[in-house]
Amino acid sequence: MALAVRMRVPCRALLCAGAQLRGAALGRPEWAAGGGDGARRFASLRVLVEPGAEGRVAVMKLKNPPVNSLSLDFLTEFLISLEKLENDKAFRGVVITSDCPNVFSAGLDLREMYGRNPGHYAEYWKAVQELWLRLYLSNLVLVAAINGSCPAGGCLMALTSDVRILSDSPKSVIGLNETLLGIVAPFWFKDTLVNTIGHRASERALQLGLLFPPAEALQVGLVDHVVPEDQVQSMALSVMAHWLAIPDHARQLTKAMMRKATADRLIKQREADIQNFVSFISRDSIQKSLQIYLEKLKQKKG
Ligand SMILES: CCCCCCCCCCC/C=C/C(=O)SCCNC(=O)CCNC(=O)[C@H](O)C(C)(C)COP(=O)(O)OP(=O)(O)OC[C@H]1O[C@@H](n2cnc3c(N)ncnc32)[C@H](O)[C@@H]1OP(=O)(O)O
Repeated sequence: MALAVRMRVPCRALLCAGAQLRGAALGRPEWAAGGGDGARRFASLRVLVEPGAEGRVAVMKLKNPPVNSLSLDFLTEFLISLEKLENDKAFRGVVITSDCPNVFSAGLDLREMYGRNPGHYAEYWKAVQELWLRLYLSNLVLVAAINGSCPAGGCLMALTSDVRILSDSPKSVIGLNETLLGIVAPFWFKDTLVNTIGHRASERALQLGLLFPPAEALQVGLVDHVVPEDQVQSMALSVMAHWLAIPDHARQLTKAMMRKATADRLIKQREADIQNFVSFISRDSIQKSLQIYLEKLKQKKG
């Protein structure tokens, strides 16, 4: 318990308070409770939270169409939902999945990193850091049910989970592809990957910006299971049951023991990391790369 308190992420309350203010300022309702068990089922515009069959598990569905890009609004809503679940002792595990067909998450929202001002970049990056810290250090069992494409920030999000299940579909590629955009994965993205697949495989994957198809993702250890698309959710719940068979306190302390040093590296230099991001992303050459990449994405359609 003492460890759990020590590990609380600084500024979380401030970020969430800010998010609520921003939501209120936009004049939309923050939360809509629904169903007979309204206290446990809640939704924001972009994140749907449903209790799983047994009640101890919640299913968080990302619904920021078309591609679940991690916009600032999405991140703030996601963080509020996660905090609600962390604070509700009834929940011990969360399955994170996508409500958008064929895409788990397209990663960071490129529109938040292109053509904005330094203040916006700083606010956005703080929210991205917060997402990673809150997920990586979560006391809950997190299972990522990856039912579609999962590049860059989407992959980072999945990597924070305790287990990853990937759908066996040609669209379900996963990896940190930042270099393909002409940008660089920050050290804490890299650390999370190294902790999962090891140093050599990470070096290759990061430099080449590899997006692994299912069989290769399984082979390199980026995901733990590959199953047909219609079995992703049931597999996630079955794996969850296995993890929930372990006493929480022992599992949580073990998870903290494995992850705390990695998280502390960022916690100790959060502000410097924000400044690095702002100056990197503001460079003309980086803005140009992002512009070209965004144009390529648009041209893909035509
Ligand atoms: C010195 C060191 C200092 C380090 C400092 C830090 C440096 C910065 C680090 C930043 C780390 C970045 C992490 C990221 O996550 S960047 C985002 C990477 N994401 C991608 O590359 C994915 C791009 N998207 C796709 O490949 C496809 O969209 C996808 C396969 C996901 C889905 O394909 P589909 O065909 O279904 O959909 P479309 O491509 O037609 O897309 C639909 C619309 O959505 C827009 N879109 C797609 N992805 C994004 C995105 N990530 N952000 C914003 N918008 C996105 C796309 O343009 C389409 O829009 P329109 O309908 O308007 O055309």
